[in-house]
Amino acid sequence: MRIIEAVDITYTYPDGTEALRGINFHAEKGEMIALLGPNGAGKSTLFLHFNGILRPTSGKVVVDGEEIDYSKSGLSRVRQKVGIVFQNPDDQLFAPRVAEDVAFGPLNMGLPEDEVERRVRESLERVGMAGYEDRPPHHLSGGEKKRVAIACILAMEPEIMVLDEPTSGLDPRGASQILRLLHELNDAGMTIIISTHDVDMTPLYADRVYVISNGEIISEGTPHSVFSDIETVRGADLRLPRIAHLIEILQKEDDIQFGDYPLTIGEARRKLRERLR
Ligand SMILES: Nc1ncnc2c1ncn2[C@@H]1O[C@H](COP(=O)(O)OP(=O)(O)OP(=O)(O)O)[C@@H](O)[C@H]1O
Repeated sequence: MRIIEAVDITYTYPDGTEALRGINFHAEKGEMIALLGPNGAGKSTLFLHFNGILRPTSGKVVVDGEEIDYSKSGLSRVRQKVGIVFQNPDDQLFAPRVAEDVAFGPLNMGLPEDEVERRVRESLERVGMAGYEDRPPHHLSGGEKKRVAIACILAMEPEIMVLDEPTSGLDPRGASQILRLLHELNDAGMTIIISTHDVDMTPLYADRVYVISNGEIISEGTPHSVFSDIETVRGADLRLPRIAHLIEILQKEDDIQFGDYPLTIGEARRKLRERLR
């Protein structure tokens, strides 16, 4: 079942910039999707359409079978289903204390105080930020702010979580922690959509990948099918995952044949062991 769908959407900013040029995108319930694209491709602009922050110039966005209703109550409904973690946590954190920022969404939903407290506690625990409740968000490091921003959305328990470059600016451990958390949420049934230009990470989590370039979707499919079209990937100013690039060099320059390029260390290990055997 398609839980979210963008149908032929275009978006032109008030200054005339055509940021989206006829995008078709969908996520099935329970999928984990990567939206891969270089800087300025339109990733953030597309995401801002998913919970009605932006309204398409043409086309429509359908969430859970219903076209977004842009009235106040319609937007409040869609925002309970679709939570967006912004690229820059400073756009999301404004309270004097971490706990207040995380409580903001659940309080707005009119939940009782003990339920709000439970959600704040559990969300901060899940992102590894328990103990930071009383800290002012503007004193946190970039990585810590990012985790709190994720906790703010988690606390609303959305069906679909949309994250704009969730691992950028995190150290390797912080990035794997966040990916592990996203896998757990996805295993529990949440639909997850992540924008990124990190091609090395993408095959580690994505069931399906969309490549966006210059406001258009130029490729879509499993990580293997998307990265097998090297020209399209490179044409969008992206590259192959490093491990696939190494295998490409071995195949082309050293004539060692592996078949399909492995995209992760695990896949490369299996292929190399088979060959060495
Ligand atoms: N508020 C705005 N007004 C005018 N143009 C904008 C605005 N925000 C973004 N744009 C333009 O729209 C296009 C798409 O930008 P967007 O931020 O969606 O790209 P992105 O893929 O998220 O990039 P990045 O990876 O750098 O975050 C770019 O050309 C950008 O300059």
